Amino acid sequence: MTTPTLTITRPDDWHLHLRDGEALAAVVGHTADQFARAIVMPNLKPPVTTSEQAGAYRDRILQALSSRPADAPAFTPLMTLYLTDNTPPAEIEKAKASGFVHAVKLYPAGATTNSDAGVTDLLGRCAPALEAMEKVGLPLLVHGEVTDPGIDLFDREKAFIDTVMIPLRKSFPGLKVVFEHITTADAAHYVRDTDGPTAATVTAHHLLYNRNALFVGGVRPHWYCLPVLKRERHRQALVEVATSGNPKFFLGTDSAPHARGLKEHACGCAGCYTALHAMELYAQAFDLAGKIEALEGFASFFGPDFYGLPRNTGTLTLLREPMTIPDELPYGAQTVVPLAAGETLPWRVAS
Ligand SMILES: NC(=O)N[C@@H](CC(=O)O)C(=O)O
Ligand SMILES: [Zn+2]
Ligand SMILES: [Zn+2]
Repeated sequence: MTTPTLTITRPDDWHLHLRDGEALAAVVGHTADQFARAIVMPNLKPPVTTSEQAGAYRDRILQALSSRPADAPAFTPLMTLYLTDNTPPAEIEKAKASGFVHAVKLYPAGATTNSDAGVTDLLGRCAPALEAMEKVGLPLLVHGEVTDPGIDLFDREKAFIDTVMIPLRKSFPGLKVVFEHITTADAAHYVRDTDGPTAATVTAHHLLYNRNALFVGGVRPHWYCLPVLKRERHRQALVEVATSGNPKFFLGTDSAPHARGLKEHACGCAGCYTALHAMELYAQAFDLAGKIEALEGFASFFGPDFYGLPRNTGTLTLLREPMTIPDELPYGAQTVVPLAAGETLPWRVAS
């Protein structure tokens, strides 16, 4: 019998952390091996808040890729700005004019990795920037969790819908909004049912795992990310919308590398490293749902359509052959542990 194969239009990753310096050099090739483009998150230290900084970061990314073989497929980083309480409308106009900044990212202050400079009150502080984004057509990408310590960690996404998303949509009906890395049925159904240009990215790990994965046999820090994995009924709702063919839902890995020692730690960092095996993980999730034919729209069409960019012309082929995930990978002077290290996945990307 011949191996089943699936050839799709080359996909893009609409939510990615590439870090900087030697970490960037260690990880960027994994993404470029599978994706033609990626929306690169701006949560560096210090954050990328201006187009000038975004341009310099873009140059460092391209520099880190320059040692790839000449026949390696092309990769284009799509840059983002980190929204602050003080982002001036003029900076939004500059970003749009740059041609390389494609979105602005909202981190509620204190919500996640490197979010200290984030927004304290979106509608109260950022209205001029949001108005400019709506006008020039620059999407707002949101880390959709409230930060109120009085709200249970598992309820923070739902609370964000009620307190931020609904008022935001009302005040800026024309603003493109991407609800990033959704983790709950509440977010899936909110995006599905809401009016206005609203979309969501869904990670492979939130499609494949529920919160039990954090605790099987002991605490497992490599499954810890934000928003944290939720219970099984939420995972099922994510699978349902992601595989439904609804163009509001598209691929964003949220691959977020942290050095092994900072994950396996008394206060471990949030973030799962999935760039190495992103399409393998998504193929498994879609296949398990009996919807492998829906993978191409989710991975390759709906993202560029939402962002108003052309679809890719190249292809990517997946083979139904086992792929064993390595235990760890080089990460500058340290190592990074890929999600599900040591496990074997049923699909692999053809080289
Ligand atoms: N997802 C995560 O758990 N971590 C991300 C930040 C983010 O996307 O919230 C990171 O930068 O490490
Ligand atoms: Zn986030
Ligand atoms: Zn992220």
